[in-house]
Amino acid sequence: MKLQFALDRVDAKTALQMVARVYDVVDIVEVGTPMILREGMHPVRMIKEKYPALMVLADTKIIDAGSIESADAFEAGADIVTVLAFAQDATIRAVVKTARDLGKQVMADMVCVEDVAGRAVELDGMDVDYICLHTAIDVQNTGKTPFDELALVKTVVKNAGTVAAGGINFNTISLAKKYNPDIVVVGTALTGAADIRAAAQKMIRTIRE
Ligand SMILES: O=C(CO)[C@H](O)[C@H](O)COP(=O)(O)O
Repeated sequence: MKLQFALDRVDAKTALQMVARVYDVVDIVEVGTPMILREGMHPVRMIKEKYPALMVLADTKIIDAGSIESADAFEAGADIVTVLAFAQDATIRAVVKTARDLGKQVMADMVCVEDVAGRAVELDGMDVDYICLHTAIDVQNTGKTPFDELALVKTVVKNAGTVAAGGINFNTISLAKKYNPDIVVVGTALTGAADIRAAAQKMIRTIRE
């Protein structure tokens, strides 16, 4: 299981300082949607230029203009982009084609999808690399976690990898271990830690021990 470190709530300068502390601990750094909306692709470009060997995910949450928006993120240095799973199939296919042409990857974000199993099968058939079960920030206070949906999706997908995201912290990381997605995404539990490096190392130990 890989650890994806999500940077949502900080500016690009702080993000770069945080990445400097953990680039050799985490597997993937995510430039989150709020940061992209504030600062565009600048943080993606900065992180990739400084750490070319580090996997960078741009959480673009594409809903339309699949080839244009994914190409922009890939050109800035993203290795993986996200597309919303409920986007039209034409958009999903355009993002996947752009990724294939450039040797990059696509993660479909299942936030707000109701027929989780059915859409996961369709996305698998459209050749996305990862399907992300995601509890939105705005509903994390209800106690919802992505793990039940993750367990369901794991029973129906054949090729795509699986990802769990949304409010995962030191109390719930053991569930990630139990349900074993290919990637677990952690943001606030790390960015809010007094010592980010020690927290990321503890998280890695927990998922790999
Ligand atoms: O995609 C996101 C929000 O849309 C976040 O990156 C994801 O929820 C992980 O962050 P956190 O652990 O803080 O919830």
